[in-house]
Amino acid sequence: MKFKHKKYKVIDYIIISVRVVPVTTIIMILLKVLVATVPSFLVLGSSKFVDTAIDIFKNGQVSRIYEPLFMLMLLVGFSWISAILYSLVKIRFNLKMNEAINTAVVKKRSIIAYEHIENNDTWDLIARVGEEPSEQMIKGFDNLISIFEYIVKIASLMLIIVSQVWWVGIAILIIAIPLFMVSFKSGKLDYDAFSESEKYLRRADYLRDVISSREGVEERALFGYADAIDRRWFEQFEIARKIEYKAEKQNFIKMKIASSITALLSMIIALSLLAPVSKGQITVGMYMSLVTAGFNLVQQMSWDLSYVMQQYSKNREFLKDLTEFSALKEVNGVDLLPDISVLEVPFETLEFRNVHFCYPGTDKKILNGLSMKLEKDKQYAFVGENGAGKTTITKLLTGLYDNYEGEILINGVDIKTIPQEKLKAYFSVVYQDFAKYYISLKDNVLLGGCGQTSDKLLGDETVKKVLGSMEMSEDIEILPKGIDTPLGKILEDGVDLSGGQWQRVAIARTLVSKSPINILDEPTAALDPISESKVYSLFKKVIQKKTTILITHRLGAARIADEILLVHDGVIEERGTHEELLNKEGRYAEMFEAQRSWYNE
Ligand SMILES: Nc1ncnc2c1ncn2[C@@H]1O[C@H](COP(=O)(O)OP(=O)(O)OP(=O)(O)O)[C@@H](O)[C@H]1O
Repeated sequence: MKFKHKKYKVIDYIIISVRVVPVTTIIMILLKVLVATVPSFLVLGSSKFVDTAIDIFKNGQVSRIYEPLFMLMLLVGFSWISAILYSLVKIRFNLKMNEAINTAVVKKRSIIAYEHIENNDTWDLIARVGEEPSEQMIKGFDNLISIFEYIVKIASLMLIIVSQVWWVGIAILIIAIPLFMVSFKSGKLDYDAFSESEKYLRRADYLRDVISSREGVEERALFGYADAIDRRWFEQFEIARKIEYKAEKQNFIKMKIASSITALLSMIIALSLLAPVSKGQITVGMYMSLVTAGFNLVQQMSWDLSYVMQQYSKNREFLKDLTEFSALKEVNGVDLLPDISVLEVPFETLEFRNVHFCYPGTDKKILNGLSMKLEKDKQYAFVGENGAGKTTITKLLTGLYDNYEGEILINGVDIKTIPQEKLKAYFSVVYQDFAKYYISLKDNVLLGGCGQTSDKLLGDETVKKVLGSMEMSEDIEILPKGIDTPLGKILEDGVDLSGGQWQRVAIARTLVSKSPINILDEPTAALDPISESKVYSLFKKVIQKKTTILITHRLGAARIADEILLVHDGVIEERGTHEELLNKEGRYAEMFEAQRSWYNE
């Protein structure tokens, strides 16, 4: 199943359910409708039973009670069996819905354009929808068919009441209308409060992770910031709690007032019905049944129905989110494995032609007419001040953003015309905040070759070879299970690596990839300059036949590149070998001198 880009309406809870589990959904709806008519039959049945009993009292012939008694038992039995049947069918329904809806949401999340991931508002929306999508969908469905059930129940009971004493029916209707409105409004307020508090709860969750995560354990101990973060966590949590409490309190007061009025009025109706009984307009049995039915109606309208109506407003708000979520821009092929068939034509050149770029929703030009051409098998270092746009260049050329002006060409072909799965076959990337996967060392490395390397090549030998080329052979030897050792402390027998080792593993991932262009965006930031240069030299030796884009602030490390490109004010301001740029005595030379002076003093 796939979420269509459309405006979702409440009826879609049923349409989607019918699409996912057609027979089960129809059985559930039929059962609900049938069970909903039982109370009306019970009114008629119990009225007949009471009247027959009174008559037997006066005139004898006890056997006359069997028929109404049998009818009552039949009705009760039917409700009972239907409820069991419904619960059984519901289990299958829930399982199927969980599978279909969660998969559809995960699928959509995986192909959402990167700009939405980096945008706070859309990320909030994605998080909200992604939280418990199938539960929301099931709740919406349950609620909607509960509303049908109540409508059938109330309409049939109302029919009986109106047919006996018409004005009682009208009075009940008049009471119900304002109550409906209160319920609707409360539901909407509830959802708004939930959305608002969710923002604070997300921040609180993040702070909780800071206090409890393994990553921060050393700094936590050293800086002793746990108390301060704890206070902040409490502040965020308190704001969220107060928002929810306020909404709950308001709703509670409104609902209580509304239902007290209703209860009072229903008592008055019960008293008013005494007159038609005394005049012989309705039988005693009918009076008792009507009073019971009236109380039932009030109960359902003041509690049950108002509750489902309140939920209904919440369900509608979820559908608004779902509508926005389904409208989020998708990138076709982004969830597919890299298609290496594109590499049958060997990579030759990568070119930026007069590229201008602002991040969506901003007007600050990050790239301002940037042009450059990179060639195969060469190593390029990109340097420049913080925020100069180095990482942005890599985001554009890997297709994460396509709202730029100008052209980016691979082998002379505009990358906007290259399908995502083919485009990503060109690149292998290690970012500054590269991922640490708490799986085996071997799998950590092999993730870099998904879909790109044949099974035969993805053996233990390949893993050992690439780790060896990153000078990690000795590290492997001391691991209890060699390359099969699980990494990270969260797994049983897991072994944690040092920062530098993790970085080497991340770089090794790129080595099993067949992609002709490697992008290393400051992946060695945690290493000292000497180790960093060493890792890069090793890397350079291993990837002779690949083009490398290395982003670094360490100009010492940049020296290993064939060419250095200095990014400034959204353009390539200087370009050349280390020596050429030093001789130029421009910005690069100035930056290099500034860094060198630190080491010389
Ligand atoms: N998603 C985004 N939305 C808006 N602005 C962004 C976004 N990502 C980055 N920027 C801005 O774009 C500019 C360039 O960022 P970029 O990360 O490319 O710089 P950089 O040269 O790699 O910096 P550094 O050396 O600090 O890593 C910065 O001003 C940054 O704040």
